[in-house]
Amino acid sequence: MAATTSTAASSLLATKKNLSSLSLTSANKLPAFSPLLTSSRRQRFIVLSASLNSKPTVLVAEKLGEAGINLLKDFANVDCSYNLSPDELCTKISLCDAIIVRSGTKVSREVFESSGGRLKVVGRAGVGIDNVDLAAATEHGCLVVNAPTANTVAAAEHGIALMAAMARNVAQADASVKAGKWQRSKYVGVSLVGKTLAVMGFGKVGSEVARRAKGLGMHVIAHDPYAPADRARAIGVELVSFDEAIATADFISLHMPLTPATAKILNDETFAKMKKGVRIVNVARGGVIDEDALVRALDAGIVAQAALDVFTVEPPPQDSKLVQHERVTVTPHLGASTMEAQEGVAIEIAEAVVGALKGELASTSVNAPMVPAEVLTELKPYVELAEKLGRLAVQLVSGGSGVKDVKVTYASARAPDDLDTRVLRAMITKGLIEPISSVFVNLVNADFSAKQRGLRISEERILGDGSPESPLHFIQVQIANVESKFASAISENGEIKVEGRVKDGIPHLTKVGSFEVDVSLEGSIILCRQVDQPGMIGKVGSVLGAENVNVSFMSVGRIAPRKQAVMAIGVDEQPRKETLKKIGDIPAVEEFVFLKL
Ligand SMILES: NC(=O)c1ccc[n+]([C@@H]2O[C@H](COP(=O)([O-])OP(=O)(O)OC[C@H]3O[C@@H](n4cnc5c(N)ncnc54)[C@H](O)[C@@H]3O)[C@@H](O)[C@H]2O)c1
Ligand SMILES: O=C(O)[C@H](O)COP(=O)(O)O
Repeated sequence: MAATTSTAASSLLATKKNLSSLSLTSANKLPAFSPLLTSSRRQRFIVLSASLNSKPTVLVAEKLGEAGINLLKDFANVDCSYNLSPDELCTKISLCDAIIVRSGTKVSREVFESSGGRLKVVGRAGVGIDNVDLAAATEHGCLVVNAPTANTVAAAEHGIALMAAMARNVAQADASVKAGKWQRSKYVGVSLVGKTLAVMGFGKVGSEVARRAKGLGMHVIAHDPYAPADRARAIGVELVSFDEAIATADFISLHMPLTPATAKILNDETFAKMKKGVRIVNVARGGVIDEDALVRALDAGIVAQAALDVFTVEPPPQDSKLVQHERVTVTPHLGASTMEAQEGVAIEIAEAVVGALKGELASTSVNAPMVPAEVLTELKPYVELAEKLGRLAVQLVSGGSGVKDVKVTYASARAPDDLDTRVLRAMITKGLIEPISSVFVNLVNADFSAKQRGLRISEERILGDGSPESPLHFIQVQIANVESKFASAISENGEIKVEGRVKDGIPHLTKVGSFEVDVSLEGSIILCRQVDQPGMIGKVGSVLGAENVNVSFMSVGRIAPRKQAVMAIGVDEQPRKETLKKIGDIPAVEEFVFLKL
């Protein structure tokens, strides 16, 4: 067994250079959409500027900064039509090559269907693409690009503005004075200085909020299982567990993306663990709070006040108890709405849309092809395996010093120079980053995105068994210095370790920590550690069966008979929380985790 290489994540420039030699059809032209864009999305080929003989038309459907409009006008006919009804949008779209929106316009499947194949690019002037039907875009060969960085500071400033306004009852007092009242004693507020602020999600916006709150004299703690602890320490912020953060904070400010793991993360159970009189700020996404539970927590006096910029449904219903609550301050999703941020976003998105219309591969592409067709012929299942191992590994992380050092081992019987691992590394990066952030990773931005998050990916090639006919024997992903939601995933050396192979063209998970398993990486997976004893497969299987959850695969790996075993169960549907609890309640089950692929 011979170690051959060790490569740190290289620079964006280097990647671009490598890419052009590796794959692109002609300099900076988009290659065909690959079926691996994501495993669940089917797509057709994309042809951009090739089909555009005359000036393209860009529909700007929501107000965009002047500088962006001017940039667009240099290249395209620009139609600024705001507040279109869904029907008007569907009618207009057949005359447009690109559309630019913010969060207020639904770019639904009907929009793509109505475009008659002309629409080639959707530009989202901002981060979130919740309002764009991504699967439909991809199926229609339409590239979606966003502008992920220009509104970070604006969002952080709005978080601080809401926190201060809430603490001093600014909105309520303003309304009272305007109603002819002068209620000085009613609106006595609380001070920020000396209070503990818990920043939940220490990414781009969260870290800017933390920096500013420290300037206001607050004691800032943060919870983010994936953020490097040294980054937080560098600005004087301590990373703590979720429970510690919510139990000790006077103010809680939410800055995590909306993912299956963060949906309704503030709920009856978590509100009950908070300090009485806590104040909540949300400029992230409405869905991270169970809004009915927040009303209950306000009424019970657990939450003293809340300040919300975002809602599960936007705009929220007029009679929403939460919005109308006396101790709740609301704004209509204004986080990104400053002149400066909108100018920045406008330029960022205009450049991305023009680039995409010219056929350039954009670093902010949300659904860009990860893998060029020619590379796919051989690497397809390995590329899929690489992404899924990344997704699995990161979902196992529960804390520690953040996801920082990732080691990837490729076992191959081929000569070292006969296997290009750049695409595999990019796919692992995608798998590691996308489930925990609002960043979309593609082949162009993979190394850059890793670097931005402080993620160091080192690679090692070892000589694997098998024939050089197949490019890889196995891929192993290890995350160092972290704790795991599933302790059995920690290897003897103390890292989260998962390993996989391709069997009959299908990616399989073959090792979790020190346990050998064999489960195909499709749908979702339940990992379960139990005492090895007869009947366990049946017990877990019947809980899932009774809840109509279809099991696709089951595999048990054990150290020795009747000792501990790890069972990997592939499931087609996501089990309900109650179903998972029933598995946890089986006496021999020691720990389990549900992972979405
Ligand atoms: N209100 C607005 O107008 C506005 C403007 C910009 C961004 N946003 C929203 O703010 C949020 C943060 O944006 P960002 O640009 O900072 O994203 P980011 O990806 O830079 O940061 C998100 C952070 O959350 C962390 N995280 C993921 N899962 C977590 C979990 N379970 N618990 C704790 N932390 C977790 C990630 O590790 C990451 O560090 C997003 O939801 C984004 O859509 C809103
Ligand atoms: O996702 C975003 O960028 C923010 O939520 C801002 O959305 P907006 O552009 O609609 O203000």
